[in-house]
Amino acid sequence: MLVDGKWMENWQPVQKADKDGRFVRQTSRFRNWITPDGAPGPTGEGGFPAEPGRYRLYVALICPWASRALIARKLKGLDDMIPVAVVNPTLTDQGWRFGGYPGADEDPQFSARYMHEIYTQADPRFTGRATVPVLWDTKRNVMVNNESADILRMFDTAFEHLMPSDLRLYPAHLAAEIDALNPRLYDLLNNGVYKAGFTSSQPAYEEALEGVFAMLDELEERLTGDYLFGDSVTETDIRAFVTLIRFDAAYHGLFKTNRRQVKDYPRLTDYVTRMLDLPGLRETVNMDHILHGYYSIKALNPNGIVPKAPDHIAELLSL
Ligand SMILES: N[C@@H](CCC(=O)N[C@@H](CS)C(=O)NCC(=O)O)C(=O)O
Repeated sequence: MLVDGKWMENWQPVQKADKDGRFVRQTSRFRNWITPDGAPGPTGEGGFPAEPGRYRLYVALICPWASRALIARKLKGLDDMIPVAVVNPTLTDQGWRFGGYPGADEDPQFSARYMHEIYTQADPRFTGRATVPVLWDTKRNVMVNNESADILRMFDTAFEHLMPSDLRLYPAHLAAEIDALNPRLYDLLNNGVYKAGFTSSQPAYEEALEGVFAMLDELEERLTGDYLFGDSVTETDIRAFVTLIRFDAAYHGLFKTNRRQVKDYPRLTDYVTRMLDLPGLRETVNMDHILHGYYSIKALNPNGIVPKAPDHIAELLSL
């Protein structure tokens, strides 16, 4: 991680934990919003009006949080509005790096080698982890936002006047229900798998495992319609999908969330296929990056052997 703008080595095994050994994810620092006219959003400062090509999205295709943003960009038809730079899926001693792997880009703007250089461009004294996704303003050369929950939401509305879309990922009539489910989904499932995977405490692992499967059971129960809130896809579906698509191939083995697989849940299995069939969504899923990325986490897999995708995932994704 960066401390006062300097990269500290040997960061990989050092995951922040609470006093009972539970994995704690860092909170995001850059919280400005792109808006139609550059007015300030719910947090941060204004000055970031929607403009075609102005903002770049830095992502890792292994990363579920970055994938949320990528999927929203796809479903809202923003490909031509928002260019993307993909980092190498293999975590290095200096965090995410550019290039050097099929499907990984060089940094188009600063020729940076590592993602942490983008953070020190934004703040030469930045302290924290150099996470993805990052939304970068190529005009002012500042970081707009590094929180995927915000990015998902701003992509839903900020570019509407430039690229109209019928899809509402956060419709007003569902806002309260979405806001109620999102934090539980995050805590128990999206981040729950990481809590199971990164803890060094047996009780914390078992607690996380309970949560993961309680939420999978709940989602299975809930999915009587096509999507979590009925017949139209929302941001919560995106949040659920990014974990479900990684579950059987990565989390089940590496993070030891191995009581059941998504394929053991009939409705969740159909739901994942339905999500994959949304226009463009399949293009955001790169199972090679996912497998290489997760299994390159040395603290969890010291020998770096990368498993093959399970047969049902290979079939699902036509690998
Ligand atoms: N709150 C952030 C979390 C992003 C995050 O944790 N990204 C991970 C990859 S999945 C990362 O970049 N980790 C690098 C690190 O921890 O050093 C968001 O949702 O945008």
